[in-house]
Amino acid sequence: MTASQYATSSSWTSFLKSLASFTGDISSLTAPPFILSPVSLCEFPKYWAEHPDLFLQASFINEQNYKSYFPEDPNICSPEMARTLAVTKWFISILRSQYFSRNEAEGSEKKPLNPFLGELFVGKWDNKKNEEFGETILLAEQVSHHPPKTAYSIFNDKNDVKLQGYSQIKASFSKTLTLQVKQYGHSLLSIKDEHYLITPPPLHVEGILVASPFVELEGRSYIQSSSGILTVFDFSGRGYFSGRKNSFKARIFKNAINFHMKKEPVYTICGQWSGLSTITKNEIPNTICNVPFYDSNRTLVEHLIVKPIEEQHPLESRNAWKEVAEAIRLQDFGLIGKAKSALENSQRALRKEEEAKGVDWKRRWFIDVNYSKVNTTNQDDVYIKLASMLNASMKNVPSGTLLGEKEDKKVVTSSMHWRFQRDLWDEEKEVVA
Ligand SMILES: CCC(=O)OC[C@H](C)CC[C@H]1O[C@H]2C[C@H]3[C@@H]4CC=C5C[C@@H](O)CC[C@]5(C)[C@H]4CC[C@]3(C)[C@H]2[C@@H]1C
Repeated sequence: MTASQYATSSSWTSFLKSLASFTGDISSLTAPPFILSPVSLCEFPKYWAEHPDLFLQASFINEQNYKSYFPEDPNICSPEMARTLAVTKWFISILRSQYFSRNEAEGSEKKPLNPFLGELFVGKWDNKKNEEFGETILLAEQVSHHPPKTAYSIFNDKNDVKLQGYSQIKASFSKTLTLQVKQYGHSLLSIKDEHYLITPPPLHVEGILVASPFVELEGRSYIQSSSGILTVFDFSGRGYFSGRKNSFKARIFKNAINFHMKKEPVYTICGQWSGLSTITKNEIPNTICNVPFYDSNRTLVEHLIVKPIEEQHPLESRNAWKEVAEAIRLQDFGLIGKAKSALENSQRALRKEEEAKGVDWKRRWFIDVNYSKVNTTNQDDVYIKLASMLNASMKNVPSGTLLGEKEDKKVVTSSMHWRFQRDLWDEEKEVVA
């Protein structure tokens, strides 16, 4: 069937009617089979590292070689700036994976499977073709089911590169049935002893009315480096000032104060995160103007290696969901419902058991840190240090909310953030990557 046939099908029109009573809990919606993805949301952290070379590039940049990494600007000021440019290029490269890959792989944005509490997703990039890369491991764990929260850790020991974070969303429908999505949570990237706080942007899903949904980014993302350098991304899509879909402008400031004081950035990168972007040097000496910076059409993604299902632990995503995924691939509505309720019933039984024993589900590799209890002058904590450099709120507010902004002023008191515990993985006996 074509998208327009889907759009006029009875299943889609009744689905659209059900959106009128949407309460914010996406899992409460029974979408028709053609819009369901056989992939769980617990797998989405893989999208952070599908360009293994760019994920690691900043770790190869040092005092001796930094000028060779950006020949576009012979006057590049420091290795810290070169590493920030490498991290910025990596961030642009993963946006296509994060927000467009279902369109490419499955024809449109799809509704991912709603992970159960404790669901795990592990995999690796073995980088066999590049000796100096070594192995990159991905661990993801569904640390909360109500509301859904996915924590993740992606690490490469050989080059001492680590990314950890967690993701949560709050969604609502506009009158035109566009799904507005606010992202919560953040990522912390460590490259040897340099650290970056990364905040994901808000987004909206258009095209639901015509059964051909796609993501468009909006608002801001920040990448605050411990070197002081700050990258600010502004996203826009068709209908915004640029008129082109998937547009962005990234401004790289010497430090957050220059950004807050509306000073000139050192560089500006702009274009499309799903295509070509160019870089201009604003600071004197202006050596480069609209020089090609990155082209996401040109670089193939590299999918991570996931063990065959028969070798997976029962909590691993593709093993736990295999019957549902198969039913979705068969587009068998009855089978999907049967397989889904089997999994949901076993989860409900587990919750009841825990309640009877007065115990809570034990998280495997992550702990929930309460930052309202942590001494906020403790600059040893990377998150506190970077959030205060950026002047960002540390409360459970939409990602990238700065102190004093509207969302920060709302009565939100908690500052709970999920953190990876490497020793819990090192002591892991049952699950292998
Ligand atoms: C809710 C009504 C419904 O089912 O409509 C079906 C439509 C397919 C649209 C809704 C779904 O669209 C999906 C897009 C998903 C986001 C894509 C990428 C990311 C980045 C990642 O790092 C964190 C997760 C996030 C934000 C996904 C969250 C879930 C989204 C919005 C799916 C929607 C249910």
